[in-house]
Amino acid sequence: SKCPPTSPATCRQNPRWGAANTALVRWLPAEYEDGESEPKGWNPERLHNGFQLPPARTVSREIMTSASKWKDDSYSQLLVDWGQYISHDITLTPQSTSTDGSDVDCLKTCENVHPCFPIKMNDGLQGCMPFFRSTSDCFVNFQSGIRQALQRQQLNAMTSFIDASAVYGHNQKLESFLRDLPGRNGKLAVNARFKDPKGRPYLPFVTKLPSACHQDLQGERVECFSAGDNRVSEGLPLTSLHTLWLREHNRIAEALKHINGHWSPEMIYQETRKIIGALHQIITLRDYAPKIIGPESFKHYIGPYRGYDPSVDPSIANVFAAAAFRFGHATISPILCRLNESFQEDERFPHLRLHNTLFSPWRIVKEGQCTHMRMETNNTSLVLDTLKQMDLAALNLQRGRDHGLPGKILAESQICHSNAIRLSSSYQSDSNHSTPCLKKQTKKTHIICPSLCQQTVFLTSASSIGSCSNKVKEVLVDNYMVHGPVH
Ligand code: HEM
Ligand SMILES: [Ca+2]
Repeated sequence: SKCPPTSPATCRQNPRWGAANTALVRWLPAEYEDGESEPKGWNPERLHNGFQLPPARTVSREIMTSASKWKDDSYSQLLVDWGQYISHDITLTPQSTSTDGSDVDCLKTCENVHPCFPIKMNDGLQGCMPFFRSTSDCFVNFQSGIRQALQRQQLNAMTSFIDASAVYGHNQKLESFLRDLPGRNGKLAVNARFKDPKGRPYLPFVTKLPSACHQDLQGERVECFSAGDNRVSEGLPLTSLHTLWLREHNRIAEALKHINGHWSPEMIYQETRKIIGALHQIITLRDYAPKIIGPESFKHYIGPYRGYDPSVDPSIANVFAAAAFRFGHATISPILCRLNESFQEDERFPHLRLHNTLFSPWRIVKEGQCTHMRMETNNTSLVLDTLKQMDLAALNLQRGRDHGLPGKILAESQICHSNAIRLSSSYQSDSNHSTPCLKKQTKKTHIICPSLCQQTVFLTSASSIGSCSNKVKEVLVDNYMVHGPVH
């Protein structure tokens, strides 16, 4: 195509479409408690469809956990990891940092006071899980008495295109920081202190020290890594993928320089970046997406690439970032397997519980293990780490309310058995351990269900492949249930 997504904004009909720091788009109007900006549940006494909204934590504990645990024989852990990685290429919903003009501390308060919307721990645990509301698109000074004319909207801080923005960053400053400009070789900057045992580079550290990452108490400090996306150090598989792309960029840049001796460093960098961006798209659309929605749905709704269409607004949808693509949270394994070269548990570095892998880049540097992963899925891991107060399912629910995602209760038949969208075979393969939604929906509508079943949102929203069937949108708009009252 003449206009690849990484090319200048002038290619698009509207240059703001899909750009970083633009509003997430709505497919349905928001539903706020006050119609404009307050999330449902802001006033816990308030009735919705005749019921009080259950606290997110209750829904998480009572509905979104189950003891089922299954291994997937067809796919590796990489399927999960790619999901997280690529979600970071296309969405980052910024949160109100600290207090945004008021004097409440969202880390401490248990009250709903802007911008805090804490999650009540009504299950024996004291207090609340901190929650910062997502930044609103246009800042409103609540003290001024000026009423917001429009409904509150949230932002996407990433470029909506699959363009390897998680490798290169989405603004000039970060992009320059990540490049090896002094090297004049078109490469990305690498870690100055550490290399792996085979001499391969790691990502550079962040410059603001000390960083917030956990430390190996016995050793020297290992800071958070930096990359095009600042969530890079969140987990070891995610960091590994970022590392892989850093190395791949530098490998390709070197090869291009070799065959094009006359190219400037800028030319090498840009051409390499184009290739890396294209690889991200290919892996996502050719390898990842069909495994998630199933090859039939992919063929039916997406089909072959027919060229770049500048008239399509590729902006990520709110419902996609805040709900649909979070289906991946139901696929996170509670155990991270660390395998040796023969794909057996590594004797020196045994498997780790998930919470020991978060924000711990020291493990990459000191213990290695960038590559070997396998998949074991257990949807109890939705509740990630109760004691450390990181209940991901509750966060997802609360985020949906924060964003005013409209709720709609759906019957089982409408969602999971819909002809329109089928689960991919991997999710269907074992009837005893089918998806959490299939298991649970007989009792209550399962929140994660629409996400699992309707990942097609992902494709309508994220794809840079141009136009996408309107039918898919219709189905989603008709069927979407995000966090309606559970009863
Ligand atoms: C160990 C693995 C993972 C962890 C610890 C994790 C953690 C998180 C956390 C803490 C958030 C922010 C929640 C909030 O406050 O609203 C989040 C957001 C999100 N996650 Fe994950 N996640 C993981 C894996 C995945 C996977 C596998 C996928 C998809 C396949 C995914 C997709 C998303 C999406 C789309 C968002 C919203 C991003 C945004 O717009 O800001 N995550 N995740
Ligand atoms: Ca992007």
